[in-house]
Amino acid sequence: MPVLTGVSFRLSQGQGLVLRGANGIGKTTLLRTIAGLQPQLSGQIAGAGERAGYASHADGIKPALTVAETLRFWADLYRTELPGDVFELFDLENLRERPAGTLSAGQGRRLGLARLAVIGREVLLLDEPTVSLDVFSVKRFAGFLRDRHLARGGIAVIATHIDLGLDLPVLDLTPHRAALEAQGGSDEAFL
Ligand SMILES: Nc1ncnc2c1ncn2[C@@H]1O[C@H](COP(=O)(O)OP(=O)(O)OP(=O)(O)O)[C@@H](O)[C@H]1O
Repeated sequence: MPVLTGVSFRLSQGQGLVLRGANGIGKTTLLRTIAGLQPQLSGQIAGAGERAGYASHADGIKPALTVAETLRFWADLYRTELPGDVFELFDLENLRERPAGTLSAGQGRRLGLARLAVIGREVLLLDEPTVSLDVFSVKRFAGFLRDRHLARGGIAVIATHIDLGLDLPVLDLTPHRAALEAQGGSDEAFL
């Protein structure tokens, strides 16, 4: 069943794009499709694949591992070097030895987002990355995106309802909505 139709964009190195649209319009679906996690019904997606890192609503954290162990685990998994300043970048210095399962929602989200600095992927696909973050942490994460990712030639597609203050172009998906209701589908998923 089509969710979105006629979506087309191209991003060069150093460029970001914000996806906007009402709940259920298909932002997650589009990001997951670009990431290769589900197939598109038609059309073409080029340049993501192995270059892409996808961050979903979930942080994918193992509760028993400490914050430091979690970051080391991701660095080993992706065969990258752990950036020396990753704890500072995501305000995790005082939480290094804390089991991830004991973190608050916002702390856990900061740890989940720190994965993006570890995996070394050029194309970041971010689904509501600032959920649970306080104002200070949102600014810090926006700084990471601007100074550490986009400024170094990275690409980012970000589904977000809030203003990250990055002055990125916005793609409103509203005109691309497929007529789900007309096909007997619903426009909200409760999974
Ligand atoms: N597993 C599923 N089975 C059936 N329909 C689904 C499934 N997942 C999503 N959908 C439907 O696909 C459409 C797009 O969902 P999607 O999660 O991509 O929207 P979204 O724009 O990310 O929403 P939100 O802003 O609420 O996160 C919705 O109508 C949703 O109900």
